[in-house]
Amino acid sequence: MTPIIQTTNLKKTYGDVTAVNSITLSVEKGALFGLLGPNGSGKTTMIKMLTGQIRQTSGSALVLGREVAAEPIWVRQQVGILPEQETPPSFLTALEYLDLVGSIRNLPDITSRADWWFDFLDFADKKNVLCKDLSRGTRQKLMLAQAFIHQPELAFIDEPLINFDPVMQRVVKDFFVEYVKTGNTLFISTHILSIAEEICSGFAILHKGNLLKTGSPQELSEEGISLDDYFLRLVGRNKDA
Ligand SMILES: Nc1ncnc2c1ncn2[C@@H]1O[C@H](COP(=O)(O)OP(=O)(O)OP(=O)(O)O)[C@@H](O)[C@H]1O
Repeated sequence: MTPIIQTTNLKKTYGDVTAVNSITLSVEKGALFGLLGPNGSGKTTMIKMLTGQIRQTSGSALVLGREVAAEPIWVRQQVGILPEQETPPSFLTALEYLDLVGSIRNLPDITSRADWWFDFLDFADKKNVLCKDLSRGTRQKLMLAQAFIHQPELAFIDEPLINFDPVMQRVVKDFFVEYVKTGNTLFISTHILSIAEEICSGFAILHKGNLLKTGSPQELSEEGISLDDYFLRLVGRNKDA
């Protein structure tokens, strides 16, 4: 099967810092893939390279069969992106923001798409509120809606659940699981190992820019190991020493 994401010796340095060190990784279509790693391990840098937001120092990244560095705009048009810690523009209402994203993405039926998301994530009462006056969780709902509003076949989601209450976390996790059932692919970066254990079909563990392991929660559970223990064994404090 052709991978939907394929990196080969992908590397990014910022001055003396090697944020991502020669990573070769492939993700199959239909995966709910978790990129795991402690703070500063290179997860966000990977997502930025895979979505054409920054250019790699060396190596290659193919997304949907195209070299991202050569066609960053094309890649960004196809995929959905939920960046870490970004907020919608303060001066637009929630609805205006989705309208804007809809017009950039050339979606004719943006009003009905936006209404679906307002209902689904239970924030229809906030659609005419300026983004600056939305709570952090509601801003996160809006960012999630913009990432999926064009129903991308591939979405990159950086720390998706961090601002959500337990009810909304359940709703979003269930949405992700359903989303990949129709052949779409999700690439999720998270610190929260229980999310990966519960919903991911495969994972990669990064540490200090290096790819330590790839695997699946199912394989671990067959070996009787929890992802939490496995992760701590690989990247725990003893390993740092
Ligand atoms: N623009 C930048 N300039 C310099 N160094 C950077 C820049 N962006 C990231 N780094 C460094 O690259 C490394 C990887 O950072 P990155 O944000 O990719 O990690 P992360 O795994 O997403 O971390 P976290 O889980 O804390 O968000 C870190 O050492 C970070 O300080």
